[in-house]
Amino acid sequence: MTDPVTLGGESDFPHADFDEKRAENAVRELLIAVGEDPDREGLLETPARVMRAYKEMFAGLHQRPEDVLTTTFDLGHDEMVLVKDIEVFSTCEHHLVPFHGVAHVGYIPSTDGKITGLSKLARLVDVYARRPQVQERLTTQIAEALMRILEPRGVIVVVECEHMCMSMRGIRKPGAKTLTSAVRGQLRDAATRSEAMSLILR
Ligand SMILES: Nc1nc2c(ncn2[C@@H]2O[C@H](COP(=O)(O)OP(=O)(O)OP(=O)(O)O)[C@@H](O)[C@H]2O)c(=O)[nH]1
Ligand SMILES: [Zn+2]
Repeated sequence: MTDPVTLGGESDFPHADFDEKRAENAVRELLIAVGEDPDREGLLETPARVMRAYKEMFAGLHQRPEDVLTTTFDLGHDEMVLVKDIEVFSTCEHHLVPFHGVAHVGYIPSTDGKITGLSKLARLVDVYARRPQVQERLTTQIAEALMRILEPRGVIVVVECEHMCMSMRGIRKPGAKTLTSAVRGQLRDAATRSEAMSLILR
């Protein structure tokens, strides 16, 4: 088994296997706890459905970034590559409700021009989004994985999300957006960073 990699202060991989039966039982218990009857007709299939939904939403716990950043080419392209507006659906680890928005992922390839397929950047976002998360860690993990695997000269990751835990409950401020960024390598230089930010925010 691969050694766990610690990123953003949390173990990245591996995690225990998804336990379907346990998840179903837990949903059934939760329905009882909130005052529902899990044996009424409309709820009979709900524990199994919720189990499958959680399995999908947390599938990233069982994936490594290396599994998705598979295709790398040496194109000799050594200027910035930026994929904007990658849809993000993640789950707040504090309340287990969704947060949703977009990620912008850019990097300056290594001097020998090692790049990856554009879709792989979106797949990488999903590996980390499909876990119980906080937005800061999601942002950092994407940046660190790119640095480790592509060995680029620099990386910038900006994530903009609305957190349902702030919209539908608690402070109830729908529309508030949280922006987080992680910048590594040459993209920390003021001029390069501001060029990237102007491309991202326009
Ligand atoms: N930094 C950060 N905080 C988050 C994220 N998602 C949710 N939170 C916050 O986590 C905090 C948890 O605060 P607690 O006081 O422990 O929980 P709570 O009583 O439910 O807090 P309220 O949401 O203020 O009602 C809240 O302020 C949330 O807004 C995230 O991705 N990053
Ligand atoms: Zn939350």
